[in-house]
Amino acid sequence: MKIGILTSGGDAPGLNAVIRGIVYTGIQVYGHEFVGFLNGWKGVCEQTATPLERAQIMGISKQGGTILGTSRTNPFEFGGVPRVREVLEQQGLDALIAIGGEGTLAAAKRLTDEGLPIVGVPKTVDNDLSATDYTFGFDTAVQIATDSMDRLRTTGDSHGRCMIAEVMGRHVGWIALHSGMAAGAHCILIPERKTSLDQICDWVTSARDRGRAPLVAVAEGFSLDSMTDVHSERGLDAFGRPRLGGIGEMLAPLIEDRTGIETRATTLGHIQRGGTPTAYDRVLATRLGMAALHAAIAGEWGRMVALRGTDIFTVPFEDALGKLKTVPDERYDEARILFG
Ligand SMILES: Nc1ncnc2c1ncn2[C@@H]1O[C@H](COP(=O)(O)OP(=O)(O)OP(=O)(O)O)[C@@H](O)[C@H]1O
Ligand SMILES: O=P(O)(O)OC[C@H]1O[C@](O)(CO)[C@@H](O)[C@@H]1O
Ligand SMILES: [Mg+2]
Repeated sequence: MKIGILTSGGDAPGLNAVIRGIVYTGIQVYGHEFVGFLNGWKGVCEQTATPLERAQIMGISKQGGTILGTSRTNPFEFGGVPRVREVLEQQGLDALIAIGGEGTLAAAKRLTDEGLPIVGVPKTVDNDLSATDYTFGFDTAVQIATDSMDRLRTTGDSHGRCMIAEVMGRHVGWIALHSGMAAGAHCILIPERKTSLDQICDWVTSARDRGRAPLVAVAEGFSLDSMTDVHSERGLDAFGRPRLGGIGEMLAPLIEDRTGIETRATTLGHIQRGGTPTAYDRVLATRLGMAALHAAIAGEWGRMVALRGTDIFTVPFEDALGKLKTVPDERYDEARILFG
């Protein structure tokens, strides 16, 4: 077989381990051939492809980013089904493996609905894709956020300040929940639970009264109960969605005014997506890559690989689309016991 690979959407630590898992197994076990398309669907539509052999994938599983590059290009704006079919034929490809988030998989679904041979690998640091327990990149983002919060706590302790750490996650609070719990935050704020400023200040004051420098972990998509929409001051992305970020900076003066505790906010931003993946993410990504290769060999078009417990299965693309995997109430209530 000859198989094409692309990475699309925002990057996530572990993308290179997926590519290595696919190519290594395919060459070593089956003698298959591979090409990588550069910069997501853009590379497919423009037919910028590069051979992927053992030399290209050596030692890459510990590298952050993606050796193939990525973009948010919509294939339906650049020729759609006929163009993708033509490129697959010209490259002599039997299958395409698309590694990406819900947008990438939505595009892949529309293409497979028209008969194109595509399987998917779910990717997002936000961990918000339904149908898979965890996505690779999430563990790394949580580790980076936790390390950062540990650091914020020592400087907060020195100055007796309230420190706010704003983390990614788009419209879900998984990164905030996990890193906040790991770092011992005195309050975790997530999009799934609108909260009042009074409640936040109660937690902050209670931590200070116990002699602690309060740490607030806030997800970028969080809103106060008085807000009608998410905080967005950076315009819209290429797909017309609000760019999130800045809620921590917005909360800092409100908390300081209300509690009298000097407060500083740090937005961690893309640091959470950069650099080397954790061991967990490397292993998960490698296994997902191997499973995607097997799905392609089995002709499981229109399906993506997914983690359930410790096993990997394939599920239809639509299982991952349409509905975000949000933080359940019971998970938040469990963490809430530790606040204040
Ligand atoms: N419903 C759709 N149909 C066809 N193409 C889509 C659809 N949704 C998104 N896309 C295309 O796929 C691209 C990638 O989607 P998106 O930018 O949301 O990244 P993603 O793969 O979801 O990863 P991320 O986790 O970074 O959001 C989009 O820019 C868009 O061009
Ligand atoms: O890389 P960009 O386009 O700035 O997107 C940032 C968004 O992507 C993510 O990192 C992953 O979906 C979100 O957490 C964040 O809101
Ligand atoms: Mg997306």
